[in-house]
Amino acid sequence: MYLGPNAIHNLPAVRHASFARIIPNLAMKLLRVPAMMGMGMLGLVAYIQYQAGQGAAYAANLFGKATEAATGAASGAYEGAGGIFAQIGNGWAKTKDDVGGIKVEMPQWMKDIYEGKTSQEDGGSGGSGGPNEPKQSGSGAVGAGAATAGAFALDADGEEDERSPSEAAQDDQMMLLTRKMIEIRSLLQTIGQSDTLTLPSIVVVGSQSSGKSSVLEAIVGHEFLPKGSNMVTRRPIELTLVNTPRAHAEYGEFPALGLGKITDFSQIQKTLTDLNLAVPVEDCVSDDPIQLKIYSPNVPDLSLIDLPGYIQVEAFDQPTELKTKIQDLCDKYIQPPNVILAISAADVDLANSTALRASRRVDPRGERTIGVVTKMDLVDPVRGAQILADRNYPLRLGYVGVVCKVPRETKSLFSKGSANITSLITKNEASYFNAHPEIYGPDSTVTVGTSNLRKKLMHVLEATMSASLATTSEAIHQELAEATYEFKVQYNERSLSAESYLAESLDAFKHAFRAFSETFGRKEVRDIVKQELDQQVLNLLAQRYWNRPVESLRLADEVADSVQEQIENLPKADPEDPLWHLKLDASTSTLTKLGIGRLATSITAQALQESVQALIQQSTFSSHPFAVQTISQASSNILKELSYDTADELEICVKPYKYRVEVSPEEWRQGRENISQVLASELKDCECATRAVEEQLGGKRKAKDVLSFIDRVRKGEVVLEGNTAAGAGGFSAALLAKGREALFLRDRAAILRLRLTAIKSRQCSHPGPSNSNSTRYLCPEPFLDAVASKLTSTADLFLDAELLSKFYYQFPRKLEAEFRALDAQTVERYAREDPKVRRHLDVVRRKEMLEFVLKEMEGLRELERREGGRRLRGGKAMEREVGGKRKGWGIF
Ligand SMILES: Nc1nc2c(ncn2[C@@H]2O[C@H](COP(=O)(O)OP(=O)(O)OP(=O)(O)O)[C@@H](O)[C@H]2O)c(=O)[nH]1
Repeated sequence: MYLGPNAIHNLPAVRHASFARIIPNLAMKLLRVPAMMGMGMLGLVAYIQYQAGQGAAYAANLFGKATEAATGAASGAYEGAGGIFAQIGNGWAKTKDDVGGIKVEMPQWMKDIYEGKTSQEDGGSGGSGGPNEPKQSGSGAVGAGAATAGAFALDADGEEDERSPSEAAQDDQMMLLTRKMIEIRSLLQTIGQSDTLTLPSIVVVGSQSSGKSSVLEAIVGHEFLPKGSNMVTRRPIELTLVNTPRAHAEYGEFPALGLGKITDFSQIQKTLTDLNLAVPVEDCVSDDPIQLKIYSPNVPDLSLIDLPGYIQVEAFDQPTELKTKIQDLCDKYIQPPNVILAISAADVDLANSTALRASRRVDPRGERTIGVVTKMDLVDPVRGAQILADRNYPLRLGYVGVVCKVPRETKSLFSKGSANITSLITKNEASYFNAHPEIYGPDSTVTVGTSNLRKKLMHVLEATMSASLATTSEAIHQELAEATYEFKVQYNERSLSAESYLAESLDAFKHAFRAFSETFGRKEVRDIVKQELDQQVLNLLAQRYWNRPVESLRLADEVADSVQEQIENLPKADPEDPLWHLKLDASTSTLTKLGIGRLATSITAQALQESVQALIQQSTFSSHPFAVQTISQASSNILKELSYDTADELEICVKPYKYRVEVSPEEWRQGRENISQVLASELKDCECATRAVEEQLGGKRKAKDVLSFIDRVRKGEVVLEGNTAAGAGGFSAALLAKGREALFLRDRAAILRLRLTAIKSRQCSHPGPSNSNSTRYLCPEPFLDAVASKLTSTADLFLDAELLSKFYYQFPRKLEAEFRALDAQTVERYAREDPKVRRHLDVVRRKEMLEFVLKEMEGLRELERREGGRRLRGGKAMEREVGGKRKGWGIF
């Protein structure tokens, strides 16, 4: 239904009340305009005359006796309205008396106003009209009508606000400064939580179920906050609203979680719920804030902090210290310069409002608190207006009454999680306030409506942030000086970024790798392959020639002796004996067919991998698990890839040796020399091991006893009966086992000495006739060593060409590609793994960030100085509009 201001006046009850209402309303309007408070009585009278003509002269007369005016109003035909006006009138009378010389404690902001020190916001938003605006068109009543209508989304004409949420939000974007300052606030947050290094935010406090979430959701236009009876808000939620005028999409982001854009608000709600419920019940609440940014064309630029609701008493299943913990947490946030949004429900006596009590403790003069009274629909309108006009705790930023509940029946029309509910709430609110025009109608002095609240929040935040600019700049200057000093003294002004650190580390590593590649070539491959084959030769000799077994205590002595005899008699053996032919041919064949390709390739690849590992440990990468993993993986992948083909091809190359091997005298000489060294070193190891076992047996003497017992058993001098698992001959099973080990080593050493003597003898000095190489049967060691050398020469040549050179080419390139492909976040994470680098980066970043923020702030302050004037003019223009068509409410 259309309800213009005239229509309201035509209602019978209102008609009777109209004259009585005009006068106190005018008086109140004048008093509500802070800018006007500084003018003298003459000015006031002139203004009243200007505003209301003849009638206003009468009003001015009455204004001198405000109590009378109020009483007159109270006796008006419309009782409810009169009651309110009487109350308001009384409130004013007291204030005026104060000004008139009676000493009354008055908040500083009020004193300032009386002394004519109007704050910047007073000029722009101080109600409709003022002494500076003598030529303002339209009557005060119309202005007031516009203000009240605007409060519940009606035009001055009484038409419903048909602006879309985004248009409304854009209209609300009068203060670009706020946006900039919120950006700076976020930047400062990234520098670190310092009390001085922050710009103010709006902190939402209230008892449980007072309607905090509903208010925030009405501002955002979406249900997104955790709901439930189980104390679901356990952590502060730092909510940054970002107006995106040209975008359609509305979405949220949790910057610290990296979940990306979340367009489904029910998903945001779920994430918030999960994050909150992750706080253990025994901790009750946590002061670790959750940061959430909401981008939408329908939200104003705001920075808000939602806190856990105050509780009166702990429930039986809640920890006893919960109440205090919540209070402490809220106290931490409601400190200056933050603005307090104290939420109280209309159906609870304001005197009992925990939010207002808390705010009064930290803001006794009511200078930075906005009182929000929710659930206005639950109280009688007269009572509602009385609550909003509360004078027990006067607030400079005033009280706003709201109805934020989304009607159940319309709510279901909106699909949960995506649809915007702003207009739903606004319409519901408008229909409620419209239904009580006599209280919330054009002439009302109280401020109501969510859209009004949004606007107020923007203005207040901007003003508070502007006021903090100077002190925050000062703090930043100081922090910057400290950061610059630290940068100079500790880091010698060496700049560093995560990217440059990675690039430097990679360069250094590649450099070290190049140096390594020059030291690890064919010769080194030859050494490691030959060493491996030496071991293989020793094993073959042990298996086929030196195999005197001592495993069993009961071994038939004849067998042992025949083996011993054979090897002892080898130098005198017949080179044509098929036994020795068979032994040597089998040994040679085992050596050439043991898979040289795979063996040589894998031990070379393994050596390369180990070298890379060593290089990593010597590099700056060593303290970065991620880099260690990446580099190791890269090298192992390349080596694996190259090894497949190399091993097969090398196997083909050594194929000829599998059929026939001829050894030249020079090769024989080298083989003889080398195997002598190998045997000598093996003998040394053997003697060393024997000593160690003797020690374990309890010294030489004890060892001798054990060994002689085993010898006697072997020779049959002692016959063992039954199970010897528990020991025999007075020796434990463990001692006997050790004794067998010592015996094996003793026998092996004896054979090694024997063979060394044989190899060094003249008999083994020459390979024999070139067509038969017959010496080889009597001296298999030099021959097998010569074969191993031939295999090694082929392998090192091939591995150098196929494995080493390809690896040296591919590996650095692969690293370059891998590290270049990393995204900025990973590079950052990587660099910060090293505590030293992290500290250096922090200092550099802090310094750069502070410099940037400072520059931005200087720009802002300049803009703010210019804007200040413009806004003043803009404010006046707005007021003129109010007198005409658009709404313009008394924000402060
Ligand atoms: N009638 C009416 N009910 C409201 C209004 N605002 C909120 N409510 C209801 O009041 C109850 C509590 O509202 P919330 O917004 O969840 O209150 P809260 O302070 O966030 O609650 P906690 O998160 O538990 O601390 C809900 O059932 C809302 O629907 C209102 O303006 N009018």
